[in-house]
Amino acid sequence: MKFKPEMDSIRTHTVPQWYDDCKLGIFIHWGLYSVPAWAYPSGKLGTIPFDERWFAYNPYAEWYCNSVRAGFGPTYEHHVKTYGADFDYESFTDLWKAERWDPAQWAELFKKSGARYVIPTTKHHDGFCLWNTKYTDYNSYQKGPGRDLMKELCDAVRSEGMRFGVYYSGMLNWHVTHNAMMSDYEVHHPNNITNGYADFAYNQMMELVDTFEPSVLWNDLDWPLKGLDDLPYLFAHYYNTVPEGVVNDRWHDVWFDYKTKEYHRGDKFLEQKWECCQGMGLSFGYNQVETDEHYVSHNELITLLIDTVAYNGNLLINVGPKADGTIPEEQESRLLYLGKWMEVNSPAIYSTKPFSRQKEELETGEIVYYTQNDSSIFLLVTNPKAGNSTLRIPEPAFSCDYRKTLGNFGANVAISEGNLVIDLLDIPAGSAPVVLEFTK
Ligand SMILES: CC(=O)NC[C@H]1N[C@@H](C)[C@@H](O)[C@@H](O)[C@@H]1O
Repeated sequence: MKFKPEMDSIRTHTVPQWYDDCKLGIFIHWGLYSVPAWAYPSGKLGTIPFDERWFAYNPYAEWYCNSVRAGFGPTYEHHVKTYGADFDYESFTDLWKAERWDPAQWAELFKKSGARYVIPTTKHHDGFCLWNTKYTDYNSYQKGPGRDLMKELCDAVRSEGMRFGVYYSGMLNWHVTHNAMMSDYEVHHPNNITNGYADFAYNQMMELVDTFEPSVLWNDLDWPLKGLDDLPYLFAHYYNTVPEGVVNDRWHDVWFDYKTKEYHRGDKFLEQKWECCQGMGLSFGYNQVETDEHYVSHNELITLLIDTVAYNGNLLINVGPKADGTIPEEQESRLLYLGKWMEVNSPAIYSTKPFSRQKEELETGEIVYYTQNDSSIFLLVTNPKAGNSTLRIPEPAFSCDYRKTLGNFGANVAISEGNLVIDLLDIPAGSAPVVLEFTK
């Protein structure tokens, strides 16, 4: 066994090349919360104080259970009006049928988007498990859909040649705790701090490793404090079972392969491999209140990918399916648009590394990004002007030969008075970002 259950051994693990190269993954938040599918679209994470103003007006539809437990606020009022004050969250198992779910259709769409890995919520904070776990009957095989949703999805994702990872909410389990969490402190100090709960979480995570041999272990929020000493055993078993496995950084700072960011962008890591996760709107779980206006635009989604990859990150963009198993049209449309762009421009994304310069804002308003691989440097122009326009890049970071555009638009490139001057030709109105390739 290569890895021993001790941190000195775990620390020898390095980020596998596949994870660094693939750049784009699909997050999926699907669960009991997809039945009510209701949240108050208050604002983006990081823009609202992390106190009652966030928790009682939580835009995350997957937090429905906690938002109702608050006992006040828009989600509580919606719940009482729609289901009645006595309707408890667990009763949504009677309403969740997934009657239109076809995992092969999901996998085909994700593949078309250009994504190379998929990470679904196997158990979110509500404690409902989407696989036939032997540690609780509160799962989708014993209740609700009556299917092992994770097994079916894993098979479909892998048959499309993508990697399958698992999200697990280690710290929170609202099927075990019953008080509303209305502060960051309460979220990080749930009253399920028993050894029994820590063992439950450890056993379920080990079961996920042995059942799915997932390419990513994506724990969320934190790990049970009484279970921190278990983690070297979990990581060693995982890396010995899945040699190309990789873990995120939400394990109480015990260990990580890569850092994560959620919505708010903040400073970039660059030297350290990281991943940005966010919804296309303000929520991860499907929120029927959100309209197209709450979602990033089609071109903003591409720019989000570019802005992440240029700084050594992967984008884990979230899909929030409806309870019936269909993907909302607004989300499907964005994934297909992204995929069309990737068909032409993926050489500037897959298997690239950050360049000596990542991004610059031009006087004319365009924002230019850079990526590189062994033979080329790519210049990615977001918000290009329609028709013909001239970009002037002062003190260019390179003086190598312009090779070609990626896509069916024209360009003339020259060095003039120390500037890299690029004439972009025939850019359509509302164009997605355009890419030029230079030879090293
Ligand atoms: C920073 C953090 O721990 N966020 C927890 C947050 N993660 C998102 C991916 C969603 O699953 C949220 O529902 C969850 O609370």
